[in-house]
Amino acid sequence: MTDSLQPLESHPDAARIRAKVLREGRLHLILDGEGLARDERDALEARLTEAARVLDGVEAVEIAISAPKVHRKLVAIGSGKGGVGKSTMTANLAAALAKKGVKVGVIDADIYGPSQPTLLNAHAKPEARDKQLIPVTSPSGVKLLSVGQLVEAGTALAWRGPMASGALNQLVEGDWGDTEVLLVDLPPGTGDVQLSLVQKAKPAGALVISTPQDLSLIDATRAIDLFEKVGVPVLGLVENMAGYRCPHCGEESDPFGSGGAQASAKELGVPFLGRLPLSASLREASDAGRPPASEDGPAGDAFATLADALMSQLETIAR
Ligand SMILES: Nc1ncnc2c1ncn2[C@@H]1O[C@H](COP(=O)(O)OP(=O)(O)OP(=O)(O)O)[C@@H](O)[C@H]1O
Repeated sequence: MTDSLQPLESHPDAARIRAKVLREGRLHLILDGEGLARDERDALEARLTEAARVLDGVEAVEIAISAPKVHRKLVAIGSGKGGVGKSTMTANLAAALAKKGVKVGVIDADIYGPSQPTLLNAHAKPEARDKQLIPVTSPSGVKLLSVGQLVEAGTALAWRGPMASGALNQLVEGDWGDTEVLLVDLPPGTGDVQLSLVQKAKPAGALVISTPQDLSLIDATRAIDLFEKVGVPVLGLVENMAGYRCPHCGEESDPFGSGGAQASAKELGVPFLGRLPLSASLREASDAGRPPASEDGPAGDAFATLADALMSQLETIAR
């Protein structure tokens, strides 16, 4: 009887067929949907239904697709203070991971200033299927869902905790398909909104961004406290705007001091993951939606190193 099913063995999707049972004219196919996004699963189902329904003895086709959860890791990116470059870091780290072939997404939960659609040049409004949002893919290959895509500019600002966490749920529960690493760009600060967002997102770990300044570091310490309070391991501290190289004379200077974040990380017992200098070209390219991390060059190299450090920290906590 199973001989009539022989043609399925040479079908291009044969590797996805886990089981096939033909009983009283009804063919039951169990397919492996691992790593497929919803539209890809739908297309797989359509292709095999079409191929199966013309087989001898098959009057009806029933398909079940198993989609074991991808082992996706959420990484919250926070800062105690606004304007330290958290969003710029998030976009560039994501672009660096994508360049390395990691399937990466960004959730922009920064209700005070959702800037990821601009930084990643992914402005389209996400479509929804069965109430599930479909992330927008950026030119650098990063999938994005942003609070900024859901509301008019500026309106999210007045949200209270429950509304913010409702929106975050929609973003986290989007159709992330085979995304392996999801970076969550949190609003700056360490108040109730941030606390409830972190509790809702349940990240595997957190990154804290700071400048070398004392004030920023005091705030970074608060951010580390916040993550520790809710049991989220701090994967590391990243120092942004560390050192400035004059594009005219080449002289190096430290407008915000130097080495502060590294020293603080040591004091606080969290890993120091690296530093990025203050750079006009980094700002210009990032703000124009062309994250330099996706290109070759000094900024690209610096972000690649940072992305490696993040991945190895993620592996360490998984052990
Ligand atoms: N290393 C850097 N060199 C130069 N400019 C930078 C650097 N990092 C960030 N910037 C610039 O600083 C500004 C603030 O950065 P960004 O919006 O990423 O900070 P943020 O911490 O996310 O701020 P917010 O509090 O608004 O969320 C942006 O114009 C950005 O381009």
